[in-house]
Amino acid sequence: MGIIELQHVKVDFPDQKGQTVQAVNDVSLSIEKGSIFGIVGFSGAGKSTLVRTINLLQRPTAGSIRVNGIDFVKDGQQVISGKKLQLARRKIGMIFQHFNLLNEITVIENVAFALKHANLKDQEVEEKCLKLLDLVDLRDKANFYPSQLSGGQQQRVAIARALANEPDILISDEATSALDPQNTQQILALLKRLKEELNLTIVLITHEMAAIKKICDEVVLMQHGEVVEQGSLREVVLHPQNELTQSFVGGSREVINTLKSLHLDKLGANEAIYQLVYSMANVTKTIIIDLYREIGVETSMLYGNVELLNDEPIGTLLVLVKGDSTKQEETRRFLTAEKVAVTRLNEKGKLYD
Ligand SMILES: Nc1ncnc2c1ncn2[C@@H]1O[C@H](COP(=O)(O)OP(=O)(O)OP(=O)(O)O)[C@@H](O)[C@H]1O
Repeated sequence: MGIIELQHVKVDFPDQKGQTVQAVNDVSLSIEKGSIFGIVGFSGAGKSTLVRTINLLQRPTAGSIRVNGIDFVKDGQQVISGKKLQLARRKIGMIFQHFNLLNEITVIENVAFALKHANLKDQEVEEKCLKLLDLVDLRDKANFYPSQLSGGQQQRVAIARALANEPDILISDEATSALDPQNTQQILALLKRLKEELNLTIVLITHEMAAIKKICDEVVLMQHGEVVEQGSLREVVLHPQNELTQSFVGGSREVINTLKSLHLDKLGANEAIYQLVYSMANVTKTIIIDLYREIGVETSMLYGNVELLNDEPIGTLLVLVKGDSTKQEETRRFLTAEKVAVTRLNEKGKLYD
C-alpha cells in the first residue's frame, strides 16, 4: 500500500454560468513511500486541484483519500476529525512557484514560523532552524531578508520551512517554474538529495517534462482532469502510449519533428524507418555496424540523441533500414533481443500500420 492512496477522486467546481467544471475526474493513484512521483500536464489539467486533495486543502466531491495509513476521506465524506487533520497536515510539507515567504522577517524567522505550534524553547527553535538552513546550504543567509536572496535561494528557504515539522511527504507545486535553468537544476538536485537523506516522499507537479526526467521515479500525465498515462519514468518515456505523452516526451517529439523536416519521399517496398530507444548501459554493441554484419542490412542514421533519465543515459536513434520483409523482420528481432525498444514509423513520423 502506498503512503498516499487516492481512489476515484473527483473535484467539481461550479463555473460562472452555473455549470460544473470537472477539475479532477475519477483519478486513482498509489504513491510509494520514498519515491519521487511526478504529475505533468498542461495548464488547467487539474494537477494543483488533485494534489490539494492530498492534505484536504481541497475537499473532493467524491472518492477516497488515505495518507500515511490514515483515512482522510471515504466515498466523498471526511472521516478524520479537524484536530487530527491539523496534525496530519504538519507531516505534509508544501512548496510553491512563488515561494510564499514573509518579506518583512528574516530567513531564519521564516523557517521558525513553521514551528510556532511545536512547543519548543527559543534556543531549540534557533538550533533546529540553523540545522534546516544547513540542509539547504543557506546557513550563512540566516539573517538576510528574502528580498536580498535570489529566486533559487528563496525557494531553498521555502524548502527549509516546509521541512521544519519533519514531514514524510513534500508536495512541490511548480516549485521551479519561476526559476532560471541553473536554479531549476539546483532545486531539483536538492529535492533528490533530500528525498534520499530524509526518506521523503515527493509529489512533484510540473508542466516541464525536463524536470520529471531529471528526478522522478514514477510519472502520471493529466489532461482535462484525468490521468491519461501512468507508469515508471522509463516506461512512460521509452514507450509512451498516448499521443499527448509523445508530444511531451522530448526524444520522440524530436524524432517526429526531424522526420517532418526531412520531407522524405514515400518509402520504397524494401525500406523501413525505426525509432530505436535504449539504455546505454544495456546496449554494448555498435548497433548499426552489427546490423550490417549480422543481418546484412544497410542502415542510415537520420537522427541521434542521448539524454539522462533520472541519471541513466538513454539513447534515441532514428534509422532507415534497407532490406526485404524477411530482413526487416530479422532486424526487429535482433534489436529487440538487444533490449532496444523498436517503433516502426512512416515517413511522416506517424506509427506505421
Ligand atoms: N476554485 C476554483 N473554482 C472554479 N474552478 C476552478 C477552481 N480551481 C481550479 N478550477 C478549474 O479547474 C481546472 C483545473 O485547474 P488546476 O489549477 O487544478 O489545473 P493545473 O493543471 O494545476 O493548472 P495550472 O498549472 O495552470 O495551475 C481549471 O479548469 C480551473 O479553471
